[in-house]
Amino acid sequence: MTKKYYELTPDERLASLNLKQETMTAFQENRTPQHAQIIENYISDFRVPMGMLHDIIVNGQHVSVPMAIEEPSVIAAANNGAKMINSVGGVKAMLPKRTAMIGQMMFVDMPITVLDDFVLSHQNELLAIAQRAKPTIYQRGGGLLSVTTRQVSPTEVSVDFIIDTQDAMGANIVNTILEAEISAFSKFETHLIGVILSNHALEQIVTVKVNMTFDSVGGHDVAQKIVALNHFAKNDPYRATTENKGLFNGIGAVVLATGNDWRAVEASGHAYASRDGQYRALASWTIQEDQLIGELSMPISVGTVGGAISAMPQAKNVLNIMKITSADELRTIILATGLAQNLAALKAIASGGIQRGHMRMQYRVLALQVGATMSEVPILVAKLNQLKQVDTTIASKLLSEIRK
Ligand SMILES: CC(C)(COP(=O)([O-])OP(=O)([O-])OC[C@H]1O[C@@H](n2cnc3c(N)ncnc32)[C@H](O)[C@@H]1OP(=O)([O-])[O-])[C@@H](O)C(=O)NCCC(=O)NCCSC(=O)C[C@@](C)(O)CC(=O)[O-]
Ligand SMILES: NC(=O)C1=CN([C@@H]2O[C@H](COP(=O)(O)OP(=O)(O)OC[C@H]3O[C@@H](n4cnc5c(N)ncnc54)[C@H](O)[C@@H]3O)[C@@H](O)[C@H]2O)C=CC1
Repeated sequence: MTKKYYELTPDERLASLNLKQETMTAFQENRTPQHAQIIENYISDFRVPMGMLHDIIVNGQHVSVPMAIEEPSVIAAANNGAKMINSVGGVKAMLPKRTAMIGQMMFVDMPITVLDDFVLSHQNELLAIAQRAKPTIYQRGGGLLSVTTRQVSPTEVSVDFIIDTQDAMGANIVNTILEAEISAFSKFETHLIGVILSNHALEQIVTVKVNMTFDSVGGHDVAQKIVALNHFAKNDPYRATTENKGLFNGIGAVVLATGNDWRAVEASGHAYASRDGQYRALASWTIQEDQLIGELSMPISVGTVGGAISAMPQAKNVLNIMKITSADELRTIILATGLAQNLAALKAIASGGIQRGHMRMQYRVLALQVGATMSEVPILVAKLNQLKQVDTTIASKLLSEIRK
């Protein structure tokens, strides 16, 4: 009997693609046995470069932060932003008393009052069901904290379950509890359309704050321009999208390096950026007296255990480098990296433009694009650095000259 595609081995899947032997070998050499167990139809790993934000001070602690990203200049910028931030003592990070995830039970064509009464009168039963569904999370100090109702539209109501998932990101924990809770709502069965966690993680909002001196960012004029740029991004969704993309350069790179779900973090961040109905900058830069104050608040849904984190050897190594002891600590470091990234980008735009620094870092990629070998890359980059105008034609021509 022929095997289904998902029953094939990674080599059998590759063989079915009629690849050149060298391509086949490249895929085969890029495998991690554990990774074949994490996703479906595995063929190989896709590697992303990882570099270091070598020092950022968060709540007085020096942290080294691995970042996984494909874009040149991001890690240089994170280090640049952190250098400025460290010069004034680093960021102060603040967490809610208890971070938690939200799970939704979604009802249609039912008055909220009926669900309200039901939830209020069945609190003990709902708590007991959660405890039976996921006893291990209770043993670790987490579990269902509260259940509330929320009118979504005239005909739709969400029953929200607030669940402390401790050091796990918690999507599976929440979904397991929610699915168990359905039994308690059986008399409303025909109105219940589904249960699922929400990535609008309003119970996981972290804040980082820094008080910069004007000198630390290159003077009063630069500080004023940073504030003006950020103000523009608070009002203009076009600019806000770009400024937030810059933040996510840093945030996404740490989330990825730690084996966390970057789609969840991005979705919650962008939803939070639109919380008053317009998409705005997530960070805020203001001048107060003789200081430039930077502040960034957003939900960070990550874990240090669970999901694929414990199964991915690299993610575990990254968490060890960071000496992370809890998901809350990881949240603060991710957000601090985002603020450093944002500061570096705004400073570059405010003082001479992004291309100067960004393109200098891009030259290494350009050298590879035009076919430079590893030993030719630094020679070609040094020559490109001396030019005002650079493109692939110029880089190719210079490479030919080097080879003469
Ligand atoms: C590129 C720099 C850092 C140059 O910065 P610079 O001031 O021209 O160079 P520098 O040599 O004076 O370096 C300053 C510091 O940057 C770091 N640094 C410097 N070079 C390196 C390197 N090779 N490797 C690692 N770190 C590096 C390092 O910390 C260094 O301090 P030092 O250690 O020398 O005392 C600066 O121009 C910068 O921060 N630019 C911002 C670049 C950026 O944001 N890139 C992301 C891509 S653009 C984007 O996607 C988003 C954006 C920008 O559109 C968002 C928005 O619009 O808001
Ligand atoms: N919409 C979304 O964001 C969705 C995301 N996911 C995925 O769910 C995964 C994350 O789910 P989780 O529930 O976090 O993982 P998980 O299903 O692996 O659960 C975490 C496990 O770790 C154990 N654990 C050990 N030490 C712990 C500690 N200190 N604190 C808390 N738990 C501890 C818990 O008992 C639990 O069994 C990710 O892979 C994510 O991509 C899944 C469905 C939807």
